Amino acid sequence: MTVNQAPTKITFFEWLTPLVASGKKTITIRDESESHYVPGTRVDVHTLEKDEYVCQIDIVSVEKIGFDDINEEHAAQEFIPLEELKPLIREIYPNDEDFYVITYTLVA
Ligand SMILES: CC(=O)Nc1ccn([C@H]2C[C@H](O)[C@@H](CO)O2)c(=O)n1
Repeated sequence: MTVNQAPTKITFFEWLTPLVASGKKTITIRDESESHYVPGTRVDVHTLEKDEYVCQIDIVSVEKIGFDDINEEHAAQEFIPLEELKPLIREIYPNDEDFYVITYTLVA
């Protein structure tokens, strides 16, 4: 029997990691393949490009959302203007309609 373990690492684009490490960015929106984080678990943040350790975050919730339902509140939590966030998500995930809002808190 295979027992799935909660992921212990998440990567962010390097240019976004100062926002994560400062606590300004409190959500990330990912596709299904990156949605398997478990509320209550602690995760190491690394840069996507160089795999450098940045900080730790605690996963608060993982909630499914449609692309059309991404709104100003999400943009504020992402610390990215909505008019930049939605094209960015479309660029990263050109073929997806369903996403997951991963809410987290910075570990001090
Ligand atoms: C591998 C991969 O896709 N990595 C990602 C995906 C998304 N992000 C950021 C960009 C935005 O802040 C949100 C929206 O998806 O998440 C990322 O840093 N790394």
